[in-house]
Amino acid sequence: MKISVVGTGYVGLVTGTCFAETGNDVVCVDIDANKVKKLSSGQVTIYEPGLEKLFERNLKEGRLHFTTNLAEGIADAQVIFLALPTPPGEDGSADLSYILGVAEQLGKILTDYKVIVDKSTVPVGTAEKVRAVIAKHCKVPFDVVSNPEFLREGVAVDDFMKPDRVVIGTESERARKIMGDLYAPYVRQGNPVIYMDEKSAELTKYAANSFLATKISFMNEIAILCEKLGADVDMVRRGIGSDERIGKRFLFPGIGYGGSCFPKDVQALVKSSEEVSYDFKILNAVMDVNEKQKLFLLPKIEAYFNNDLKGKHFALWGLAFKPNTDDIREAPALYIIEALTKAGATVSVFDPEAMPNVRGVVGDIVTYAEHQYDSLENADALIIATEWSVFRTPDFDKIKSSLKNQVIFDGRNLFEVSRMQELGFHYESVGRTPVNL
Ligand SMILES: NC(=O)c1ccc[n+]([C@@H]2O[C@H](COP(=O)([O-])OP(=O)(O)OC[C@H]3O[C@@H](n4cnc5c(N)ncnc54)[C@H](O)[C@@H]3O)[C@@H](O)[C@H]2O)c1
Ligand SMILES: O=c1ccn([C@@H]2O[C@H](COP(=O)(O)OP(=O)(O)O[C@H]3O[C@H](CO)[C@@H](O)[C@H](O)[C@H]3O)[C@@H](O)[C@H]2O)c(=O)[nH]1
Repeated sequence: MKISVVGTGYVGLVTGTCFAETGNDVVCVDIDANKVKKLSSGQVTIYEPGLEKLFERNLKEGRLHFTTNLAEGIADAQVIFLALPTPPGEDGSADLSYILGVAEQLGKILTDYKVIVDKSTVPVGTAEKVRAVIAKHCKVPFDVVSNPEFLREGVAVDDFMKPDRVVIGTESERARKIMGDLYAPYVRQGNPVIYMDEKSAELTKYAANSFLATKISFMNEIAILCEKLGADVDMVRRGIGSDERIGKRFLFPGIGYGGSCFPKDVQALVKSSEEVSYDFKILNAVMDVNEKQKLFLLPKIEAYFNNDLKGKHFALWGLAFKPNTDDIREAPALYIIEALTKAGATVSVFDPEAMPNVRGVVGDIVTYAEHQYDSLENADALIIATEWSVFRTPDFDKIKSSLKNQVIFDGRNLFEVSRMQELGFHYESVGRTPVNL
């Protein structure tokens, strides 16, 4: 099938590449000329494990093309995916200007029937709006379908190629058949394509993200309680996770959820609720807990250093909002950097992939270490913000000899408390008994 993907970011590039992988002809359109130039010349613009191999193969086979020209990009496509940003607007609701802007352009250039697919995360009623905007100028038949994306960064290719489910929201038989054919190769593992009306599809995406965010904030509160009551959150997590009704996944406490999705999507669902005069109490609490959780380690750090961080120097491991991505949108590490530098401390950071992006945002207010161990030189303590695998079994002797004090604040519970005690570290983590030296 000939398809077009408008917006070539995390979702668009993975979507385009994975559709090409099953034999479709894909044209990706982006307004960022620099990005299009890099992609056309074979350079993958994001860090996403497994993507490069697929990208190179499909580019070479001539199934993947890039352009900045929308009319050219969609000319032959039967299906046009909109994988455009939907950032929070000033009031927290989803900003639809990117989607509706492209829809308006499409309305003026469609010359034959096409399926236009909302792949972006968009509030209930968006498909209706997109349809209305296109129809203003368009003289040919078209369908608008809601097909939310559930991939996770870091495992995006796997999530796309082997989805738990594919949600397709449409009441058009014609569009349903085309979408079903397109997704057939991806759902052969027995996972379902779930067809529904477009509003339910739109809400399914927000409900999924909000539910997962709720699980995380719930566990973060259980972790706080564990510390106050002397329980161990790892034990509680295992104890409840083995109940199939609860499930083992997404129960890891830490320094809050970040990324480009949970924070904005929970907020947008709360806004959508307000618009229909509903006060979504649980989600307000989820956001509130998460705001505080991002700086969960700060009071511990301050207390250890007698509330005086001025002149202190910290090593910070992990900047991306989670491992296996270079994405730093809403990354808890950025909040920690801000708080420490405001308090007069200096910070030396290390992340396997995200340092260029952090430099782009905070510049030289921190120093960037070439190696994880270089960041430790003369540091008063090590802080861990992201659970990259390389941090899981570090050389503790090297840590000890480089740090000024044997102190670790771990926002991702990477190490066994008993081991840290044996090794002689002052060790504070989330929801577990601290090792006090
Ligand atoms: N990142 C994820 O893991 C993820 C997963 C599922 C759903 N989503 C949703 O998918 C959507 C896209 O997210 P993303 O993370 O891929 O965003 P992104 O910012 O990485 O990519 C968006 C791309 O759109 C391009 N763009 C902007 N305006 C354009 C225009 N007028 N024409 C063509 N291209 C244009 C940008 O240059 C950019 O390359 C959002 O709604 C997001 O909530 C994201
Ligand atoms: O037990 C857990 C699991 C995750 N997190 C945090 O939650 C955030 C989000 O993690 P994850 O869901 O793995 O990453 P995303 O790539 O943001 O993916 C989410 O957001 C995407 C965009 O909407 C959806 O498509 C995915 O299904 C959804 O998992 C990160 O900060 C994690 O550190 C925890 O704190 N504890």
